[in-house]
Amino acid sequence: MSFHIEAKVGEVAESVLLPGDPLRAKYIAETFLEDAVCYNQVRGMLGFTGTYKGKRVSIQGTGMGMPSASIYIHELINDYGAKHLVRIGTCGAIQHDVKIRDVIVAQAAATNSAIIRNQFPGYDFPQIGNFDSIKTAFEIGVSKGLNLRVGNVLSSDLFYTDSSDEFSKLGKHGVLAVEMETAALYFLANKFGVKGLSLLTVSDHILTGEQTTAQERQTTFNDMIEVALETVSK
Ligand SMILES: O=P(O)(O)O[C@H]1O[C@H](CO)[C@@H](O)[C@H]1O
Ligand SMILES: O=c1cc[nH]c(=O)[nH]1
Repeated sequence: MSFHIEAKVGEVAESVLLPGDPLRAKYIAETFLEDAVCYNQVRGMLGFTGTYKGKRVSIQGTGMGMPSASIYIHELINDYGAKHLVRIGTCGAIQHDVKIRDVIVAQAAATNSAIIRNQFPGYDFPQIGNFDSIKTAFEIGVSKGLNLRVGNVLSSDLFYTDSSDEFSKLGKHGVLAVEMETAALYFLANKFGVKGLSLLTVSDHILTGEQTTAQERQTTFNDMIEVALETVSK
């Protein structure tokens, strides 16, 4: 076991999907995996391993924000041998042509977090996803007829800000949406030489205030989840 995950070595698959919400991990395990077994309940941050179309896959909740996600990602890679980590999250759109329910393939992530900046003072260090995973996910999404967007996202330390101006300014510079974990995933995946990919469903629009209903979110999440499962199965 590691500090925050009680699984024995070998109980976590090399391919791990990473929702922020541990109950989304449970939903995915129950809905999409065969023979799913829960390997972690520490802090309620549920983790499951099962099979998808014969491929062994784990689903691990990460919590919200980069400090929490970094703990799980670090332990999955270094204590359990994870090799392909795919975030499946929600995000808020910051461009008018990015629509509610769109699925975003995060090519890269900007961040206002100090966790990366503190390690490379004086450098602007882009956090990028694994090209093979991005390409595979994109091709799978297109074959399913999804409205996929590929581009830069912002991983923010804050969900609530005094003004959405700082986010909308980033939108004018090509950033598609805001979420809270992708930069940490890409930083750690590149640091430890494993594959990192982040797929995000647009759950709300920061410029218009539009939001999805719970039912709509469920359906669109399923599209994103299937793209993630099929990407790690290739
Ligand atoms: O839906 P998840 O994966 O949790 O992702 C987004 O939702 C949370 C905020 O509501 C943050 O974790 C953000 O990144
Ligand atoms: O971090 C997030 C996630 C979803 N929607 C947002 O506006 N922000």
